[in-house]
Amino acid sequence: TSPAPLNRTWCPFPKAHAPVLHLCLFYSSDFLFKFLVIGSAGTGKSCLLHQFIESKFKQDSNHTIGVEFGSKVVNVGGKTVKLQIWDTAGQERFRSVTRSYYRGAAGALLVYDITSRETYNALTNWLTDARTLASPSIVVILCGNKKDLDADREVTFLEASRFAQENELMFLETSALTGENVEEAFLKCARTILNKIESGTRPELAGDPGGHDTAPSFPQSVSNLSVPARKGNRFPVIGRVMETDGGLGSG
Ligand SMILES: Nc1nc2c(ncn2[C@@H]2O[C@H](COP(=O)(O)OP(=O)(O)OP(=O)(O)O)[C@@H](O)[C@H]2O)c(=O)[nH]1
Repeated sequence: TSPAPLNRTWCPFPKAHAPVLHLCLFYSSDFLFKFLVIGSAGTGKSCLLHQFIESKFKQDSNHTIGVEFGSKVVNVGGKTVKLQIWDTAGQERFRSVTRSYYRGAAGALLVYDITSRETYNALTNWLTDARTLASPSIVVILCGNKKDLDADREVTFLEASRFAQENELMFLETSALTGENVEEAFLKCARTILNKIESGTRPELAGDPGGHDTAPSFPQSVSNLSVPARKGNRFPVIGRVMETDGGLGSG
């Protein structure tokens, strides 16, 4: 079933002030990174995003239809970074739709379920898609989710960390249920992207204006960004982004 559009906003300030404060936060952001959350159906992608944005577990999570969107402003090494996060459906029937959202992503959470070997076995395909469709230099963190279900584990920490090493991925085991390592996963990925941009080793991560996404109400020029938000070089249609910014919605 299609989830109803969610009207949830991450904001540390009173609700009435949220639009203005979000605008201020956006304007004060040093960077804007597009992130993907990818992996097989049922691995907990939506719950991870929800836990990251709302700091609580999403009860009664349904299969994602197409993609859902969330955003959050974080502090990374003293820099303000706005993360635009696209949570993609893991079901095969949505693969062609979700693939159209990959382009221009700077980072990705590649999620499997530690209690399901099947989801682990599918990782190579998801990774190939990310590196082919987003960017060969996309920064990927492997997340072995449902860490709280250790008794039902089918994939060991060691074998997943070897896979991560062989494929040049960062790796964490997470639990969207308890929140363990969830924020760390997003921040670790953002920190690595920032380091690469600042050290000049991956300058291409610092902007891919040619990317696109097909989400309604997200203008092409601002939607797939790992772009430094420079003063005097603002994106032309910030207002439209802000209307849907800071919360979760379907696309
Ligand atoms: N125990 C436990 N259950 C989890 C965790 N994360 C998600 N779940 C459960 O796993 C199921 C699937 O979670 P979703 O977040 O909807 O999975 P998804 O990867 O977004 O699925 P698709 O949208 O179909 O791709 C739900 O029943 C969640 O309650 C976790 O960390 N621990």
